Amino acid sequence: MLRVEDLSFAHAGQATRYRFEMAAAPGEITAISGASGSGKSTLLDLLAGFLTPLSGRIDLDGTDLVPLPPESRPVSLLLQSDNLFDHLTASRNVALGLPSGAGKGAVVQAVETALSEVGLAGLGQQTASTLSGGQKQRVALARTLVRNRPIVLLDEPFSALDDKARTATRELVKALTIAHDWHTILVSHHMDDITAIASRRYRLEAGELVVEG
Ligand SMILES: Nc1ncnc2c1ncn2[C@@H]1O[C@H](COP(=O)(O)OP(=O)(O)OP(=O)(O)O)[C@@H](O)[C@H]1O
Repeated sequence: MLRVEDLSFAHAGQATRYRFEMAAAPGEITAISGASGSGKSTLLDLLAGFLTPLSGRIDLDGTDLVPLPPESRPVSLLLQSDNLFDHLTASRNVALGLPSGAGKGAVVQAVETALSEVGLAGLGQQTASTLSGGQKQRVALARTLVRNRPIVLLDEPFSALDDKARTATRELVKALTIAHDWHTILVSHHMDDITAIASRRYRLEAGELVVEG
């Protein structure tokens, strides 16, 4: 279980003092909504370790993540777009999620398995720049799979996709979350995405997370 406990933060020169309390269970998608500027990215940056809180804990199964630098946190982050290196193949982009010491055979196997799981078997040699928006997000999800970190932060991951790709990608996120016990935190402006796949919902308002369901 991921528990954010009394996590406080203020941007330099800003009056708002954030105080975050939330819980996210493994195998579930926890949605965060809120108006533009309410602090959704600030929360994700605190979870990823890009910002340091004034006080509080980010507790994953009894371990406080706050002292850990970003690279040591059990976290993957996927954005609306620009998650890939466009000049590299899909396979190379996925392989970037693996530790640098992994042997070549193990890398090839892990990458193929992950691409197959996201529905892109056979597309590994395609250059990322030639993939559709939906395919790019699938490659980024395959990289998240091989990284194998239990907390997955998604910042508007479906917003750049057309309706068909959007529905398919969000169903894939739900399936991967269940299959791999991810604690998935989904930041979205779109209530239809949230209603379709989230188990818990919070709204960010006046610096605090309000439980919505
Ligand atoms: N580095 C910073 N220094 C000072 N203020 C900042 C900084 N980053 C963000 N802010 C301010 O903090 C507030 C919250 O910003 P944040 O980006 O977290 O909101 P958001 O809910 O993610 O917005 P959006 O939905 O538009 O992406 C805003 O008022 C923003 O201007």
